[in-house]
Amino acid sequence: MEVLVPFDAQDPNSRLAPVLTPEERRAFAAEMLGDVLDALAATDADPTVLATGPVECPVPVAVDDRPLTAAVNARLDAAEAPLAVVMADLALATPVALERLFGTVGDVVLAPGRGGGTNALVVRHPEFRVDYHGASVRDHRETAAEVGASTAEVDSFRLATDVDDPADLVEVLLHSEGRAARWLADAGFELVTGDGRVRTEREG
Ligand SMILES: Nc1nc2c(ncn2[C@@H]2O[C@H](COP(=O)(O)OP(=O)(O)OP(=O)(O)O)[C@@H](O)[C@H]2O)c(=O)[nH]1
Ligand SMILES: C[C@H](OP(=O)(O)O)C(=O)O
Repeated sequence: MEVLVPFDAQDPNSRLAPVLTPEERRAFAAEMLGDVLDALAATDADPTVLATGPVECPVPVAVDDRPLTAAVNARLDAAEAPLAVVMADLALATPVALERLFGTVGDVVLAPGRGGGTNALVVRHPEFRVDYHGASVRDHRETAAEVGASTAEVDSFRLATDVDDPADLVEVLLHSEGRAARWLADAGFELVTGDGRVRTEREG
């Protein structure tokens, strides 16, 4: 399956600004992209990184500096169905979780993100277009209904966990041994347990 992996190469993960410098955010985002591409490489997917600027990676890169929704919809306009979109901040993605997404029957298959986003989807209907940000999973359900597309949803912790806020770094350190997790450990992030939720602290 053809898979687009959108990637903000310029100013990724701005919500991590409280804990990472701009340069660190770019480096960490590149490691998460590496985790997603590693997982995709172990599936039948044919990935293209859809980036806002040049990126060094082992798969083809399409550069489009339009905002996320416009850039993805331009590819949907041009593509033959099916086309999947898998976000580059899914540091916990595994081949098994992705194969389950790709193998789920439906004109539009949604992998909701915690907090309302659409972390991954498969589009098999010619009229469906994306509209990211806000509660996009709700918007995508509605759009699918409007164009008469059947929908299915994939209930997956690994695909639902995107890395947006500093608290999400806990999930990466707890549930991954991949590139992003190693980058965080090398940068001095560690898990702190005690009363209340597990959190991270950075040494130094
Ligand atoms: N091609 C492209 N990808 C984008 C763009 N904005 C975000 N992305 C990517 O889309 C995915 C989901 O984006 P968000 O969750 O909004 O992440 P983000 O923009 O990096 O993070 P914030 O700045 O904290 O909102 C990530 O893989 C981003 O790298 C864009 O304008 N163009
Ligand atoms: C792009 C956006 O991601 P979020 O900001 O919800 O992580 C969405 O999935 O609509």
